[in-house]
Amino acid sequence: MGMDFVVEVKKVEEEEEVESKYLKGVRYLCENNITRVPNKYILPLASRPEKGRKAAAAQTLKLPVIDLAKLRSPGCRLQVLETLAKACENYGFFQVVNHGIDGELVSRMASVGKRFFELPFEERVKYMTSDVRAPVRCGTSVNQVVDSVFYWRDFLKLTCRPLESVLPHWPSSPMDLREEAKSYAERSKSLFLELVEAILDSLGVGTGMLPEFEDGSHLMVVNCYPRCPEPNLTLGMPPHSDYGFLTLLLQDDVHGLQVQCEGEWVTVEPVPDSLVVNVGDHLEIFSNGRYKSVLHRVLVNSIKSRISIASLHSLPVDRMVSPSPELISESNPRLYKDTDFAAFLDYMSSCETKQKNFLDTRKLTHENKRNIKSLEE
Ligand SMILES: O=C(O)CCC(=O)C(=O)O
Ligand SMILES: [Fe+2]
Repeated sequence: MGMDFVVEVKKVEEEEEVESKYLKGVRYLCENNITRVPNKYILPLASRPEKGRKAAAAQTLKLPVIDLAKLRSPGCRLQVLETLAKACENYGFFQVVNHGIDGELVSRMASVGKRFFELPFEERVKYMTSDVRAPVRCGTSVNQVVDSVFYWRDFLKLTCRPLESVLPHWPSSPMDLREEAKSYAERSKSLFLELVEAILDSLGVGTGMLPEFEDGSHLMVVNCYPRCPEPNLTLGMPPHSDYGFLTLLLQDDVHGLQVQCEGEWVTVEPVPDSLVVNVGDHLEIFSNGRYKSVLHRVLVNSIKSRISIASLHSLPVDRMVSPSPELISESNPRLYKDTDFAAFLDYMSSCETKQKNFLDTRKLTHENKRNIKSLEE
């Protein structure tokens, strides 16, 4: 006992104080003009961006382009559907142009997202909660409750369903946030429905499920990646796949998003006026593995902070997602278990995000496959 004990307690208290500082987020941390990345954010060597190679040396990738104007034109639709199918099979990613969301609205949305993170900490802290089911949630890293190493990212998550009833929960500051985010959410939803119709068409499964998507889940995530003094030691987001059906991503002009392509990390070139769209776990499951929910991650840099806005769309939260019966056959057996959103949320709140774990938990082993097959017979 005695002095040693007192010193020990003091040390623990100090460590806790430091830990709680990181919970306030990266922006808060950066307000003091730091010149080094704190240990809390330093990834083990093997997980760092380029394992020693300069991030700038990474290849850039021009994603396959889906022109919505052509998709809407009867004479061109079939050809665009073919491009869409190839993109979802080979990359799991594509970009849409002529998407019809007003450029001014897009700029206003990006601007209000950026201004939210410029608010004083006292304003943002009101929305910080570890409850993954809250209609509005501000936080840092991926899952700050369980992450042992933190990622260089702050986020604001807005539940967008049912829009009218969640709206009063959204931040009232900046003043224009609710209005712009509501308009953007509505436009993002219509575009999603148009893309889902094309996806179902491209899979040849009919569009009978479309009305279910109209009632589907919709989450808007504003990601903020402040400038980082030592960007090679950390990441904005770890390699992950998105859980939903499709994610529609709006990124500013700063590079950062990387996609895994043939085992290599390639940087997605930001294209003005386009949206990046990717296949999520639910679509991989629904397509019985034909369309790929691909790993992606985010690099940070020392020059410019970056903002992105991801809209995650899927079926209603209580709806089971299963491989489409039309895509299961003798030669193409069922590859995934049924899953629902609740299973994903439980997974998220219970463990540290690593690679493609969630989807892996939904994959059928040979043993399972045989059992399911016998259930179907
Ligand atoms: O910031 C980005 O470019 C990607 C964000 C992302 O992958 C996500 O929010 O799931
Ligand atoms: Fe993502």
